[in-house]
Amino acid sequence: MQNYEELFDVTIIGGGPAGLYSAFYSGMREMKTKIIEYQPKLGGKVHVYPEKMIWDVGALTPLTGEQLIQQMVQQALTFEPEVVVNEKITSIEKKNGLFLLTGASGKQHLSKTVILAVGGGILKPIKLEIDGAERFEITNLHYVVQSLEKFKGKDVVICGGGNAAIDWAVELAPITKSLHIVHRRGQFDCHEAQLSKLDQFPLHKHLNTTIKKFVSTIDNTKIQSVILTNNETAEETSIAIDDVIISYGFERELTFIKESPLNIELVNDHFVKGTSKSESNIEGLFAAGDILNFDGKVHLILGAFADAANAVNQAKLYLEPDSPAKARVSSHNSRFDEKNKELRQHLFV
Ligand SMILES: Cc1cc2nc3c(=O)[nH]c(=O)nc-3n(C[C@H](O)[C@H](O)[C@H](O)COP(=O)(O)OP(=O)(O)OC[C@H]3O[C@@H](n4cnc5c(N)ncnc54)[C@H](O)[C@@H]3O)c2cc1C
Repeated sequence: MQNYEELFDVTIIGGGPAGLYSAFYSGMREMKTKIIEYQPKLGGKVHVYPEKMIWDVGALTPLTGEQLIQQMVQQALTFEPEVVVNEKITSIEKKNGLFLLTGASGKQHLSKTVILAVGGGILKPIKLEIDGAERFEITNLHYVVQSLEKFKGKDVVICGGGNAAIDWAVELAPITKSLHIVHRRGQFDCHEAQLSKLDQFPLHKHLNTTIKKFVSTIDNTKIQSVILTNNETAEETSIAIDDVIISYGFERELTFIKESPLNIELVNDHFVKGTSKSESNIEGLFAAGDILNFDGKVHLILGAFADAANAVNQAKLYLEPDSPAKARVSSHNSRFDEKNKELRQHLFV
């Protein structure tokens, strides 16, 4: 069955920070652009922390994850790229010099170049291994913190000791009635600055400890208390709670890259081995953001933006070897002339 869609200059797989900035920059370089995202919404991993304050994106004063998503999406849509959501790319191959991407929907996407901006791949939270725990996921067992408000004045337990768990603990400590952090190891594995912040709050740390079981309410719909076991002493503690947050990290699914007939070179079976210009080992295939590894890589949103600009510039050179190696700065870019006129009209009335 032939169901190719039209041919694009650049197809970006992944609609997180790297993919969104690639879409904007690709428009600036006048390339016909498509962005494909597995989730129903653009924004990528930032949807995991919509209420977290983000301080370290250049020129942006602290803003929430949700605000950052809105601004990134607005910028990405500037040059009206084709946006496909709810589409999981399941294979990538090359035919007659063009990339052929196949989605789980059965649709095929044809492109002259591709930018892999898939972060860690499709994210699935690592779940708690307690029989029957999934029934509480619709009430008071959570794998992401979508809204801090929900936990205001509550007795809350967070399980996990990595950056995400401690970031959430720092945000929740000032607003919860009581906060317990349960971690199976003897120390937390997170940025020191966050740990110092945590120490300012009167919370309960349970190190070398795991959740043994849940005690449910009589109607069996909610967790009423958690039973903790100290892994060294086997001592058990029961804590009455309103909510349990599990932050054990995420499993990543990168099958379409790992199993591609293109033999995409990886590092640690996890990252695309690339260059500081965002090139992969395959001509015409570039990478940006968390998926890309090279010496000097900055694993932050700001690093994803720089990778994206490099990936787009290399894609442009691949398609048009005589084109300038870089985009002109936006103030000199004719694509903005009309838009600037409109903006100035609003500014100076
Ligand atoms: C809790 C937490 C807090 C953080 N705080 C900060 C911070 O304060 N500052 C900072 O700079 N960074 C922070 N980060 C890191 C930051 O979120 C990432 O570096 C950034 O999101 C990477 O962007 P990306 O576009 O490379 O990947 P992602 O944001 O992971 O986006 C990748 C997208 O690709 C999609 N995708 C994957 N596979 C497929 C497929 N097969 N088909 C279609 N789509 C696919 C995914 O659904 C996803 O939407 C934080 C991360 C976490 C988890």
